[in-house]
Amino acid sequence: MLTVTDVTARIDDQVLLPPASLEVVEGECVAITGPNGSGKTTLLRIVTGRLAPTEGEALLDGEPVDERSATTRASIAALLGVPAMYPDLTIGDHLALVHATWQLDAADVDADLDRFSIGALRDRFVHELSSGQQQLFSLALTFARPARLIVLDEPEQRLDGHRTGLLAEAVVTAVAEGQAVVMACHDHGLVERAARRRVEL
Ligand SMILES: Nc1ncnc2c1ncn2[C@@H]1O[C@H](COP(=O)(O)OP(=O)(O)OP(=O)(O)O)[C@@H](O)[C@H]1O
Repeated sequence: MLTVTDVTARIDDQVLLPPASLEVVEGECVAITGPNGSGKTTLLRIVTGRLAPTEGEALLDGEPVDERSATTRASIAALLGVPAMYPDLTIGDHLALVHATWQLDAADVDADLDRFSIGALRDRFVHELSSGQQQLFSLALTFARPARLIVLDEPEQRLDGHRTGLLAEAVVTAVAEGQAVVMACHDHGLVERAARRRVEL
């Protein structure tokens, strides 16, 4: 599905990402690990087509990834940084918007929130959530939409042990249903539990 070959990223003389390669197929989770500043986010930006590699190539089903391509956007659900949110929509409204966009059953909004244990917060605005609850909401938005490949940048950030377990369950379920997951991760427990392979930068 995803084939990344010898990609690099540079700005002038600054190396953001030394050569990296990655292969991911349906039904597996690959963890990207490495110290702060090693290039994990940069690699994920290339994988999602948000950043063109300086060298090398990132292909999805043989075609270059490109965030402006409808095919890339339909195939990849990504959580990189904080997604754009609307101050006057509740978190349930946000999920309803995602469901309308992808023509999903609106009745499943509760299930999407419950998966990350935030169903009781459905009528809150985003600014009424704690930072960990905002992360759970961002994860709920990402997992709600259909995708063949889910890309997550440090999805465990700001989560306690129990909620990290919910995240691991969501990844394991996605993989069991045939989706592919690539996640940059500093949590060894999450990597052990959810990833089949690890690529160290
Ligand atoms: N816009 C930029 N201009 C110059 N250098 C950048 C830019 N963005 C990132 N970098 C550098 O590129 C390198 C890789 O950054 P990146 O965010 O990909 O690392 P990371 O592995 O995700 O780190 P962390 O674990 O801290 O999130 C770092 O040395 C960073 O300082």
